[in-house]
Amino acid sequence: CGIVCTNMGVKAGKRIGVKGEIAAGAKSFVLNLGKDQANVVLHFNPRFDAHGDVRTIVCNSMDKGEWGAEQRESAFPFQEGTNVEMFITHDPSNLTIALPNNHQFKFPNRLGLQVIDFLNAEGDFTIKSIQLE
Ligand SMILES: C=CCO[C@@H]1O[C@H](CO)[C@@H](O[C@@H]2O[C@H](CO)[C@H](O)[C@H](OCc3cn(Cc4cccc(/C=C\CN=C(N)N)c4)nn3)[C@H]2O)[C@H](O)[C@H]1NC(C)=O
Repeated sequence: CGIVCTNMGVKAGKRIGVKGEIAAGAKSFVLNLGKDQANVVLHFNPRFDAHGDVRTIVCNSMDKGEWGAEQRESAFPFQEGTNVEMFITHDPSNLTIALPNNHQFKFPNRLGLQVIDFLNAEGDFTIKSIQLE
C-alpha cells in the first residue's frame, strides 16, 4: 500500500497540497483524507479504466467503515505517466478539490469533520510531496 500520514492536524480553511507521479499504464489511484482509515471525509478515486469507469473521477466518503453514496465528476485532467499537483481545502460543509488545468469541484463534508488528520494513497500514484499550509 501507499504512503500513510497521521496526526496532520489540518484545520478548516488550511490547504493540503499533494504532488505525485501517476504511473504509466495507470488504471486507478486513490487519495483518502479524513480522521482515520474507517472515517474518510474524501475518498478521491480517479479511474483511468477500472470497475467499468473510463477516465472518471469517483468520490465517496466512509463513516465508521460504511461507504456513502458515490459522486462522479465530469472533468478528468489526468494523464498516465505524468506528475500532478492537487490541492484540498475543507470547511464545515464542503471540501474543495483543485485539480490541474484549473478544474475545481466540491464534495460534501458528510462527516462534518473539523480537522483532517489522516491521508493515504493507494494504487497507481506515488506521492512525492505533501504541503500543509
Ligand atoms: C456497477 C456495479 C456495482 O457498483 C460498483 O461497485 C463497486 C464495488 O463496491 C464500486 O467500486 C468501489 O467504489 C468505492 C468507492 O465508492 C471504492 O473506490 C472501492 O475501492 C476501495 C479501494 C481499493 N483500494 C486499493 C486500490 C485502489 C486503486 C488501485 C489499486 C491497485 C492497482 C490498480 N492498478 C493497476 N491494476 N494497474 C488499489 N483503495 N480503495 C471500489 O471497489 C464501483 O464504484 C461501483 N460502480 C458504480 C457505477 O456504482
